[in-house]
Amino acid sequence: MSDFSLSDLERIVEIRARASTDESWTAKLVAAGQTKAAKKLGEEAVETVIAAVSQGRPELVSESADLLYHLMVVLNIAGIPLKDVLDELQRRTTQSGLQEKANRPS
Ligand SMILES: N=c1c2ncn([C@@H]3O[C@H](COP(=O)(O)OP(=O)(O)OP(=O)(O)O)[C@@H](O)[C@H]3O)c2ncn1[C@@H]1O[C@H](COP(=O)(O)O)[C@@H](O)[C@H]1O
Repeated sequence: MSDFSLSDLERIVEIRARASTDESWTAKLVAAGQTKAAKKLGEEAVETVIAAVSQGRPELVSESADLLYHLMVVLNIAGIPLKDVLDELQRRTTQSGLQEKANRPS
């Protein structure tokens, strides 16, 4: 393991979004809509924070996986390809986060 990438997960989510809601959590979330999917993403974010501050490494790994999966579902529903997010991250590599913050309009 692991040459599995977020692109692989994006593809799985794309395919499973079209599956039957009886047999796929992805399809169920997509059918429920962005409000439900985003709420679920928020829950997973909170669970990840709890794992980071008060649980162990396996819990943080597991919650992080839940978080990334649910983010991919939310992006899928919004019609935003992972590439757009990676492009934005790449654009940010030209300056440090501290520099970017200092240059924000007040
Ligand atoms: N990575 C994931 C993944 N991570 C988490 N989950 C599901 O997310 C759901 C919510 O997780 P929780 O632990 O929060 O469950 P819960 O609190 O009981 O949820 P509630 O019903 O109470 O809201 C569970 O059903 C998990 O199984 C995932 N479901 C799917 N995937 C990936 O998507 C693929 C396709 O899955 P299906 O769409 O279900 O076929 C899978 O093979 C995986 O690769």
